[in-house]
Order: sequence, then structure tokens, then C-alpha cells
Amino acid sequence: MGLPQESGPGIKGVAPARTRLIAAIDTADPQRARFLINALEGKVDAIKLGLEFTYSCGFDAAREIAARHPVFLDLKLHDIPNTVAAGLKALCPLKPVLTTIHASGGREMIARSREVLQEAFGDSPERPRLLAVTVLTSMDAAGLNEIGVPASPLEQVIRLGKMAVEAGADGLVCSAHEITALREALGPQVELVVPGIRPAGSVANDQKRVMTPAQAARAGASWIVVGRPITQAEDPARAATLIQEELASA
Ligand SMILES: O=C(O)c1cc(=O)[nH]c(=O)n1[C@@H]1O[C@H](COP(=O)(O)O)[C@@H](O)[C@H]1O
Repeated sequence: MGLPQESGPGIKGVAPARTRLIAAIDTADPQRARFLINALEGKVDAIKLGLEFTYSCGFDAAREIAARHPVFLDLKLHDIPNTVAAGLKALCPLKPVLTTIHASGGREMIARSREVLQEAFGDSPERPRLLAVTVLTSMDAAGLNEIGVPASPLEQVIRLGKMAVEAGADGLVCSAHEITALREALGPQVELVVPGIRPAGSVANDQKRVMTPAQAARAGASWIVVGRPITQAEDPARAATLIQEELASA
């Protein structure tokens, strides 16, 4: 797993030079995590450690992995600005490549988050890229409506995405369905990190707004995030290789 060389697409409104693959290591078992990370060495561009791994295996285990691999630390912080900023400050020693907060936490929360990272890293390329999660890929219009958002997922992603980038986010987590509109609204530099990815023929599980790796790459994803289609495959390394081949030929 090499550190990412390219950041974002090169030409306005078109796909990045290469859409990179992140494997989500969603497990509570440190041995299983180690097995998967070893199996995926050289096959994926980064690994994602999220709530399940970090809460079960601990921050030190995450730190150990981040010292050896490019890590997307996905803890989706969402609290008052002061608390989120302090939480992010505590995460800085891990030096993740990417990390997440919720865009719906609001402008000040995002701005304070960016400030903390800027203070810790200055303009160093090691500064973790701050991603704002827009509308979870497990949500559809009915789900949004139920929580009092009378907009389509696309409208809400664009609304939150514009605000988050203005406030200082380097990128957004969105579904592949919103990439084209986000690129039109925000241009080529913004990092678009896209979960809800399912290779053709695989089950959606709890994901609602899904697309294939090739569709996401053609739309202009900077990164795709794939969990169960890799981690629950009989041969995770082969599953990752097939996805990389699909991305390369998209
Ligand atoms: O922030 C994320 O990574 C994320 C945001 C989102 O809207 N949807 C989403 O699925 N994710 C994460 O992406 C991964 C998707 O896993 P699979 O559905 O197993 O491919 C999980 O680790 C989720 O936590």
C-alpha cells in the first residue's frame, strides 16, 4: 500500500486520473483485521478503520496500523464545535490520510475542525484531509423525510456539500449518484470519497444509494470505499484485485 500520489482529479468536471480503492476493515476481531490487512497489502490504496474496529480493538491498535499503512480513520465526529475540535486534536498523532466529521454538525463545527488540523500540521502534506459526511448512503428520500428533511438525497448532499467545503472541508463523503452534480458545483479539486459501492451481482445489504466501482470511477470519484464485498469474499485479495481492474478499465 503506497501513500496516495494524486489528490483529486486533474481536469475540471472530469474523472480523476485514477480512482483509488479503500478497503473498510469493519471487524471487532484484531486477528481478523491483521489477516485482512496483510492479505490486501499492495492490492488497495488505503484501509479504513471505523467505529467497529476502533471501539473494539482500541486506539493503540489503530495507531499501530496507521504507522504502517495509509489509513482513513472514519469516526464520523458530530458534536458541538469545541468537542469535535478537541476530539480531532487527540486523533492527530495517528496521522490518518483521511478523517471524517458529519457535515450536518454545521459550519462552525467544520471550520473549527479544519483550524485544529491546520494548527497541528500547517501546510504539511501529512495533514489529514478533512471529509464531511453528507447524507449516509444507507438513506433514501423516505429516510430523509422521516428525520425532517423534505429534500431529495441529491438536493441535501449538494446543500451540505457546498456549505462544508466553504467552511473548510477538503472533501465529502457521498454516494456515486451525487458525484456529477458535486463536481459541477464544486470543481475538480474536492476529494469525493464514495461508499455504497457494489460490484455487479453482489448484494446491497443495508446500502440504498449504490453503484458499481466502474460507474463511480466514470462519474469522477476520487476514492471508493468497499467493505463487505471484499472482507466477506472467500478470497479478499482476489476481490480487491478485481475491483482495481474494474476501476482501471472504467
Ligand atoms: O463514511 C463512510 O465511510 C461511510 C459513509 C456512508 O455514507 N456510507 C458508508 O457505508 N460508509 C462506510 O463505508 C463502509 C461501507 O461498507 P460496505 O457496505 O460493507 O461496503 C462502511 O464502513 C461504512 O461505515
